[in-house]
Amino acid sequence: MNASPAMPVDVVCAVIRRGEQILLAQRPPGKRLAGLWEFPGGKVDAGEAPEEALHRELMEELGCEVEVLQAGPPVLHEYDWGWIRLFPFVCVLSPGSAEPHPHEHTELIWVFQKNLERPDLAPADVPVVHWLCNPA
Ligand SMILES: Nc1nc2c([nH]c(=O)n2[C@@H]2O[C@H](COP(=O)(O)OP(=O)(O)OP(=O)(O)O)[C@@H](O)[C@H]2O)c(=O)[nH]1
Repeated sequence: MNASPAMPVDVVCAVIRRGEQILLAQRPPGKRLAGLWEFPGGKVDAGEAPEEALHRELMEELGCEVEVLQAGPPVLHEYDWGWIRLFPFVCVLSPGSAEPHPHEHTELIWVFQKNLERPDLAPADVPVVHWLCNPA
């Protein structure tokens, strides 16, 4: 990964809402941030628009389709391996979409928004949760 804040790795993530709950996914063993919880998503490929990456990643990781309701403010975060720029999108499952299944994660859970502030969240997701809980 790139180490510069001017050249971060772009990552998209989906805040998938279902009623009052939001989907969290647990990162699998052997990966960076293993065991921590994140919003599903992944890296944006070269030449890909963030929303395109979001739909591709969600199909790969969860086998589901979403409708994007809102794009949140990007988060620039430094990990010890480099900088990422995380683009959050608030979504709902598309009508007729398959249920999300964890193809790449250890586990999926639906949590109430007030319970998103947890110590085992991926650090770059903390400002996303803050934005969700404190809309401007
Ligand atoms: N998908 C996703 N990634 C996140 C979130 N928050 C966060 O810090 N990341 C970080 O963004 C990076 C890119 O996500 P990824 O899911 O494509 O990464 P990966 O570990 O599968 O691929 P890699 O092993 O090649 O780095 C990871 O290092 C991941 O830890 C999040 O909410 N969703």
